[in-house]
Amino acid sequence: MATPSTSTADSSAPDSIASDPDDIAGGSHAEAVRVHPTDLDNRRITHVSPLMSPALLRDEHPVQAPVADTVRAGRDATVDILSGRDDRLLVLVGPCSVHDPGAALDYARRLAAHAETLRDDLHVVMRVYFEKPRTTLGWKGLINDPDLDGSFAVNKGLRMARQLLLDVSALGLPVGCEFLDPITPQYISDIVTWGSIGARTAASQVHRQLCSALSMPVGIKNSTEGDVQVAVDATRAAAAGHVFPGITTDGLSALFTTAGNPDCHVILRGGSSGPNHDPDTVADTLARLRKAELPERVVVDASHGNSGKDHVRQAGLVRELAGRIAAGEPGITGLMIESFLAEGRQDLTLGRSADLDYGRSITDACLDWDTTAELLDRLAAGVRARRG
Ligand SMILES: O=C[C@H](O)[C@H](O)COP(=O)(O)O
Ligand SMILES: C=C(OP(=O)(O)O)C(=O)O
Repeated sequence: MATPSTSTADSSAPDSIASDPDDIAGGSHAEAVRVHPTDLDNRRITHVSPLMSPALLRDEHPVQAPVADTVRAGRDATVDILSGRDDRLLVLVGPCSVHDPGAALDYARRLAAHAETLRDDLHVVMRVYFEKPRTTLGWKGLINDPDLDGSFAVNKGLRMARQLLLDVSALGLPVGCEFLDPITPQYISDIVTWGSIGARTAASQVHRQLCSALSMPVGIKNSTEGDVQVAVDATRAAAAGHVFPGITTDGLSALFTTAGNPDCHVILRGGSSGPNHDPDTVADTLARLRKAELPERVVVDASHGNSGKDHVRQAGLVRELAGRIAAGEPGITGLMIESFLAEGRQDLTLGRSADLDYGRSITDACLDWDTTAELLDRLAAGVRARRG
């Protein structure tokens, strides 16, 4: 006879029965133990396919010394700017999304050369965004669908993403990525100098925990409605340590205990309530940060809700901010600009990527290269004037 379970749980539950070998061998519950109902889960999963492990991808695409130097120096400079030890301006600039790695690398070469000429005044980090959070539906980025045709070749997308991060960093140009999927960072985060949490995930505990583990500074956006407090709260949560489940680089589930990330900061991106780049909102955000006992610093996003996704307005805003920086407005440590080779945007028809214009965004509208170079010059002049 089986010894009665000391558990307070229902003794007819399968796991309390399975803990007694006698019961399993000959007891009346033996049939219940062998039951593996197939109709209770996976009911809406239509296909499961293999995903390579992060360790395999890292082994295939290793970080060489010059890339490691770029990442280390890029992170250190970003932290120094955020803390005020470095008086340059952090500039996060590049395409809204990468859909053509060749065009992204072409852009990166121009940006790397121009950034080098402005290095005394600007710390330029290229936006190399592979994961797009959609308001409803749409192409979700190069990792999810690298062939732009709905074939979702994710292993290929991960390879292309990691290779591009290596190629851009090898130019001496540090890269910034948005982290959307909580598993993806294990595949690429060692090459990322600056990370972002987007407006649609700033309130997510999963993403705040993720930030607490990440090795680089992370900018966290206000919500799409324009709520800044959610980004302040996220910055505070990410600065603390957490314990949460994740996957190791070998692809195994594990519990992670984190130390917290002191280098997170708020990004003002505007929202459905209107833009929020004005001096009053910047000052109000600094006051919220002070109240939360967080460093008083913000990055202003010139695109998204601050420009109504209009690249022409984005250029006007960058010019205005260059003037405000020159005048010594406190707290603005960085700027985000969406920019690509060609201006504006174009619609993608899945499976028709051959029809796309070269170097033009397929997500949000971007400034073209020439305008970008002119705006970077203006920002550098603003920083010099602020020093003077
Ligand atoms: O930055 C990119 C987009 O603003 C974001 O991914 C949302 O895009 P959507 O509203 O077109 O889906
Ligand atoms: C998706 C982005 O921004 P947001 O989260 O502000 O919409 C982005 O910067 O690409």
